[in-house]
Amino acid sequence: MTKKESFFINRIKSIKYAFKGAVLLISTESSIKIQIFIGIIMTIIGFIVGLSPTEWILQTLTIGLIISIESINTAIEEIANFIHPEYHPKIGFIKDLAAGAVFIFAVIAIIIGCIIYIPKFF
Ligand SMILES: Nc1ncnc2c1ncn2[C@@H]1O[C@H](COP(=O)(O)OP(=O)(O)OP(=O)(O)O)[C@@H](O)[C@H]1O
Repeated sequence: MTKKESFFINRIKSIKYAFKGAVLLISTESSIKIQIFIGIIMTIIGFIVGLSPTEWILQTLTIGLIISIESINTAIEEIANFIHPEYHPKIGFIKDLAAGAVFIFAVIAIIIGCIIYIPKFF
């Protein structure tokens, strides 16, 4: 196999593993299921109120980022549980930091939602 061929095969394998990860997240993680459900509801509301292209971009980006950050948080929790299943203040600190990252973007998402939707309803 040439170097170029193995590069492409490795890239295809990476996409396959990433897809498997996305399926695992959606099928096993309740927090991800909730985020996806909220994303679908917001998309339906977006069609009802008639978002502009810019508003669609912002909303889609926000939904995607929330799900991605939540997924990374889940991965960090899994690593923490694997390397130290017992109680440890440092593990608690690491998990709190990861949860904090989700919280920060959740607040931003609510602000973006208010900026988009408040003028449409009031
Ligand atoms: N092994 C541990 N040692 C110390 N504190 C922990 C430990 N596991 C969890 N905690 C504390 O409990 C909090 C919740 O942890 P947990 O792993 O249950 O996350 P969660 O947000 O409930 O998970 P999920 O996203 O799956 O609902 C952590 O943020 C941390 O403060």
